[in-house]
Amino acid sequence: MGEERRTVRALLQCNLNDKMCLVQGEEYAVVIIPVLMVGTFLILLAVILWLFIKGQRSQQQRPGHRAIAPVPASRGLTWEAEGHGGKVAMPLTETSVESFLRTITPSLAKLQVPRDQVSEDLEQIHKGSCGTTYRATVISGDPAKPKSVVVKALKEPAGLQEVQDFVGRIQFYQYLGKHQNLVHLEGCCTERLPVYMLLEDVVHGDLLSFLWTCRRDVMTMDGLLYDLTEKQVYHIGKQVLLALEFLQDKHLFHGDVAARNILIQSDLTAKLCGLGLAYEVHALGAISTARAVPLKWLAPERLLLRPAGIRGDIWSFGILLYEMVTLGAPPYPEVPPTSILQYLQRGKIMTRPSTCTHTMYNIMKSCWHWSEDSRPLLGELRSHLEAAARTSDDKAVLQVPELVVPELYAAVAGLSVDSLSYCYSVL
Ligand SMILES: Nc1ncnc2c1ncn2[C@@H]1O[C@H](COP(=O)(O)OP(=O)(O)OP(=O)(O)O)[C@@H](O)[C@H]1O
Repeated sequence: MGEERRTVRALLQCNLNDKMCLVQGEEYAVVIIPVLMVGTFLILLAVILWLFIKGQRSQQQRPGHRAIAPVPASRGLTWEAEGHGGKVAMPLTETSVESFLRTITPSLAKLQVPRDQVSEDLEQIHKGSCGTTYRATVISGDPAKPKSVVVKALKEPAGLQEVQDFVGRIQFYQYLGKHQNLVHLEGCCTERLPVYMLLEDVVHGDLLSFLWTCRRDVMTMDGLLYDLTEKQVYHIGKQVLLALEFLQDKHLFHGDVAARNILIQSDLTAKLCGLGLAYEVHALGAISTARAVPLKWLAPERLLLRPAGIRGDIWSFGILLYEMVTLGAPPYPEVPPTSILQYLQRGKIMTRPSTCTHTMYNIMKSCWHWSEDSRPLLGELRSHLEAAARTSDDKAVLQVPELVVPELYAAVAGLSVDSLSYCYSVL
């Protein structure tokens, strides 16, 4: 206090004998010092606020070139996404499942399929992270022409958050719209529990099962020829790249590109499925830690828990080519799944399989550059595939004599045997 008085006296240039001046100085001290303190506090507060807002903004803008879907800016009362059918809104303030479904169902009116049109005869084809997948028929209009669909049913009992998440997945399909190489949404039943998502039925199932069946003496089944040539590997690969380009145009990535997540039709049209991870990135801005993706398909940046993007899909695409050309062998057969990061850190990649041409192996290797920026862009990769397809063999059928034992495959590949959809009866 003595120091402050001296400062005020000096400011007012008081003579030590001038009592009036000294009293006036003390009055100044009482006013000036708190004002100075409040002023300093306000300036500090403004600086802290500015730094906080700047940090928030840069977090929302990061990191465009990695194709990470931005976190939706508005996370208040509604979650909005520009869909093909306009905006869809997810009320987040509902407190019960029933009232949430009552509020959300009108916005999905165009997609609603009356529950009584879905047959009760459900054939289970997969048990996934959020529910079970069945094959069923929908009878609408002409009863003589029932339509086969795949029904994903949310597992029960389901809490509000699980229901919101499941409906979010339906809205995500709606937002994506149609693409010939992406499995598409046929409809939904959301007016009450259990909630259903209806997808187009790609009857021949997943590519991994197809590849395993190609190892056997099966010629054709339901119009699908169980033979694969090098040219067809490029044909399937190109379609997967088209689906990934479609996702990339929407600032998304797939995150789990693998033969088990590709569905195949009798004319070898390939459709990417397993969009759960793409949905999470879209809705949450990140991949949830609860989701386990088999390590052997992941790019190094994913194994190191760094931000993921479309270049990670390109790495996995290289593994997919390996899967196709080996007719569904597990990647890195000699490496335990948990040692894959150390293996890659030593600069190692998979060697050329005996059934793989040098041209195809060079394409695989281009996908397996440690540095993301050294991997080709989707469009470049597609051009490489198209060029390779022009001179590829379309006569010699790929052959691998050993049959697959699913339990062994699951252990070597590092995934649970329950996650495989292979129908054991055809083994
Ligand atoms: N539309 C479909 N037509 C035919 N089979 C399908 C279809 N959708 C899924 N399947 C089968 O179910 C399996 C699992 O599908 P999918 O990966 O979509 O389910 P999921 O595990 O619930 O995935 P996610 O949680 O990532 O959405 C596929 O490998 C395939 O065998």
